[in-house]
Amino acid sequence: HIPHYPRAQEGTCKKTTVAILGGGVAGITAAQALSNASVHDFAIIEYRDTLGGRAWHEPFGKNKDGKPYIIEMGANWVQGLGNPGGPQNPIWELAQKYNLKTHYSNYDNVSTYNQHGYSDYSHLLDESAAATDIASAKAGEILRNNLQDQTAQTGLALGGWNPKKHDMEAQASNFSPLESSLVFGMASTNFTSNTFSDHDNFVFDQRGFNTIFLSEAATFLKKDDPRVHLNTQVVDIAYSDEGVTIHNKDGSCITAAYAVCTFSLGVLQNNAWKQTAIQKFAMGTYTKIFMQFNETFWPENTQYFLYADPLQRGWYPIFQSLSMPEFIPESNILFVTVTNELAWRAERQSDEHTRGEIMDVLRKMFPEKTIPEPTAFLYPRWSTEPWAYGSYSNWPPATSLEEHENLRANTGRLWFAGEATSPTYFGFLQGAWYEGRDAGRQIAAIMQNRCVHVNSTKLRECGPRRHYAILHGTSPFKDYAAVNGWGGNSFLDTNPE
Ligand SMILES: Cc1cc2nc3c(=O)[nH]c(=O)nc-3n(C[C@H](O)[C@H](O)[C@H](O)COP(=O)(O)OP(=O)(O)OC[C@H]3O[C@@H](n4cnc5c(N)ncnc54)[C@H](O)[C@@H]3O)c2cc1C
Repeated sequence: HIPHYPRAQEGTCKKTTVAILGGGVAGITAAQALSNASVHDFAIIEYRDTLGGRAWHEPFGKNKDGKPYIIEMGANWVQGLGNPGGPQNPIWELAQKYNLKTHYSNYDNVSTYNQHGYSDYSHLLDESAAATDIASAKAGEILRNNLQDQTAQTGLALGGWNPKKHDMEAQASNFSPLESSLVFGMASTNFTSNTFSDHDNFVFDQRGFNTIFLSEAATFLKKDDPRVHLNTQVVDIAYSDEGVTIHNKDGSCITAAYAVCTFSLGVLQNNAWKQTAIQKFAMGTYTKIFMQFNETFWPENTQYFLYADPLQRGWYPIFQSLSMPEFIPESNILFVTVTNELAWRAERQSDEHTRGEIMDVLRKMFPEKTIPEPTAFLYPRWSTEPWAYGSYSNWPPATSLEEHENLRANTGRLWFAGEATSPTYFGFLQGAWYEGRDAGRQIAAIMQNRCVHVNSTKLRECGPRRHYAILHGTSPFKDYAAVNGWGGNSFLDTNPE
């Protein structure tokens, strides 16, 4: 399946001990772990012109002095901070270390709208939240007793949330993806909000979110470090039990004793490298569409605006204001988020078409206002970006921990790390952070003939990762252990209330 590119002979390839494929958060923590274990001979190969990966920002619009603002195309929240005395989210620790500008994201500060303007259906948000709690308890029961997984939708329905197809305000009040695994979706939410905390902070730092990752990288990489190869696209990876050879689009190649591939699940699905487990998991898309206006015509002290479209669930459903006093006051920036089908649709459309649809919605939400056209308009096309092919991974129903371990397992000397390989924090920056660190540590330990602690647990592991040749329908409770990357307990809640 691999297109033909000019190829160097293997003998002429550059040699390194560990090749780190991708310089996102996982690539950076893999390199840091190797450095900490005194493995300094590594190469980071990165498609883009910067490190940071999906922590990606762009200049947008302009302020009073004509200078652009910085907006986040990708990761935008530190999700789960850390309770006093409890474990701290490593991303929150970095945010504090580098004084990242963030503010508490108050999901209760929401106003609700439909096609006729303001309409208070906030009680539906409370009802849906109550059903989610019941669904979460059901998910725990399924996991503990090795029962069959269900969809998120089934879990919500069993919790009492079963909106009629024509009740669009109710449809808008729960915007979670319904066709995902109940057990693993709930476990992931619980790991982040129970282990760390149920507070999320929104990031609006004008250096960009990735400043914390670039600053951390600068603690062990030199300026213009020759080990970092930017603007280099990997097109082929050949692996065996002896080593790994990487071919790049520009015709260059690298041979390494070991490699860690941190490419997104979307990139893996678009290549022929390791298809068994990869196709089982799903890549979701989360697209933020940014608009700047010459005035803030929406209520100034509201963070979130929910819109219930009369015809289609998920039609430009959540608007967020950056113009609030606590964020970037007077920026007059508003953004709206679409996901999956509606995101893919918007990403296929021209800017003009999408802008027209959004303006139509805003005019319905605020019928009493004369709404001007935006002065700036920008959105990423995550589903077609060749270095990401989507936003972050998701577990469809009927996936098992064993199958996920196969996604995570090394094939020969090629290891995998990144957001998607974390069974506990997939979809989050902390997932990428832990997984990169773990792969770097494990590879260093194997090279140095020693064992190492698995992620945050006290368990020691020696040698390569487990691979399941025979997949069972569900996984017994005892398998939810560090050996399968399950570092911790999704049932513990450190939140005070
Ligand atoms: C829109 C969006 C919103 C999000 N919101 C949040 C949030 O609010 N909070 C949160 O915690 N997480 C959020 N996430 C998830 C978070 O961004 C990711 O979990 C994390 O950044 C993934 O890091 P990674 O290192 O695993 O992968 P990546 O960041 O994708 O790193 C992989 C690197 O590999 C490079 N690469 C890919 N293909 C090739 C190739 N062929 N050759 C060379 N290099 C290649 C890429 O350029 C990239 O730099 C969001 C993600 C998106 C997209």
